Amino acid sequence: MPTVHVFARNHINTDEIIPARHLTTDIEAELARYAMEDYDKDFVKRVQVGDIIVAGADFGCGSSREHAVWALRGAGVAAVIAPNFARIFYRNAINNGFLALECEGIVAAFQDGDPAELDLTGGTVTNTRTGQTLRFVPVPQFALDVQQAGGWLEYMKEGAGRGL
Ligand SMILES: CC(C)[C@@](O)(CC(=O)O)C(=O)O
Repeated sequence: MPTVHVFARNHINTDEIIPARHLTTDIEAELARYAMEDYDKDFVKRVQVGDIIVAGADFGCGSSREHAVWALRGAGVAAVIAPNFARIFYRNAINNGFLALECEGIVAAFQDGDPAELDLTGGTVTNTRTGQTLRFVPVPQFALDVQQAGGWLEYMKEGAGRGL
């Protein structure tokens, strides 16, 4: 069951997610080593594959670097859930098949380290310690299709294969 890492502050920016000094590579496994470094340098020692980040509003603001998504995905993060996201980060997430889920009240519903259950089909996330279930903004079907394909390029290639 995924563990939730709570970064409660609003406006966590892409430089905190992946500092510019590490933009010397686009290899996810490399970037993963520095995920969230300038917000919580010990995050990478705790995160496990499939874990979830719960964050404050406007997550991913600042620069447009796609490396922010690559670093989180490379670190094994399955989804970020926040009241809302900076638009460029949100679209970078969709284009990379990474889940950025919008959910009001999410920060108050979780403590760091809580276990969670994410139901993408049902559109809910449950804190299995407290039993509280929240509904996130439905993910557009095309975004789910892109996520399933593994990213925008793969999605487009598949489409080409279907004569779209
Ligand atoms: C081009 C890139 C290195 C960028 O300057 C892009 C940007 O600032 O939007 C960044 O700092 O992420």
